[in-house]
Amino acid sequence: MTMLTGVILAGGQGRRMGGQDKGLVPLNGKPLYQHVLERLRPQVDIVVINANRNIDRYQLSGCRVVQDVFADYPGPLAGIYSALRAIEGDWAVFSSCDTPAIPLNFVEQLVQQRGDAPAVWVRSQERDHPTLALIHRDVAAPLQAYLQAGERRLMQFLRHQGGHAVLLPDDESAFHNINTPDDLDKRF
Ligand SMILES: Nc1nc2c(ncn2[C@@H]2O[C@H](COP(=O)(O)OP(=O)(O)OP(=O)(O)O)[C@@H](O)[C@H]2O)c(=O)[nH]1
Repeated sequence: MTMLTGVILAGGQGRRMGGQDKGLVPLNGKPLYQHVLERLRPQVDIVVINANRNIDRYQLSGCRVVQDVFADYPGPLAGIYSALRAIEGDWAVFSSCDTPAIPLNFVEQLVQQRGDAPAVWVRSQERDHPTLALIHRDVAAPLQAYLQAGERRLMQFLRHQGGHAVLLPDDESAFHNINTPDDLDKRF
């Protein structure tokens, strides 16, 4: 595999978080995205952050920040598309900004179990996590058509491209994600 880019998806609206920029919400004294950055960085060659506001704050991390090319927040696929267009190597591995305990070996697992698929994502404890995914840049072209047709379903799209899930060992807490202010108190 050539250069592997890690992409942190932080471009959502954070409606369940009262409209806050979820990646910047503090958890144990650090913005959520930074938890993800610290776990993703050792697993990839370079990290890019996909964000649509507070760009200067994300840039403080030293990472390049890529904004969506769509203005209407169509969902995570928009961030995936925008990042795939911007990466230098052939492959990107994605993580939401709201999963602060992602495993330190999930990228290795995705790479090893990819076979010849152009996209793979994490499944653990019978739950799919399609925003934790390894995707080839050539997927950007069909993704553009899919989004322009008004489609939004991430896993359906990845399956249609020949993608499949990769089983990771059961570790429920590793994939907890934070959606509401209550999640910040309860889970970590
Ligand atoms: N670039 C981009 N990322 C998005 C978009 N919508 C969601 N995401 C990202 O996709 C991941 C999962 O999305 P959600 O949990 O629904 O995040 P969200 O949209 O911020 O939160 P809600 O508005 O409460 O659903 C998060 O990492 C979001 O940042 C979008 O329109 N553009």
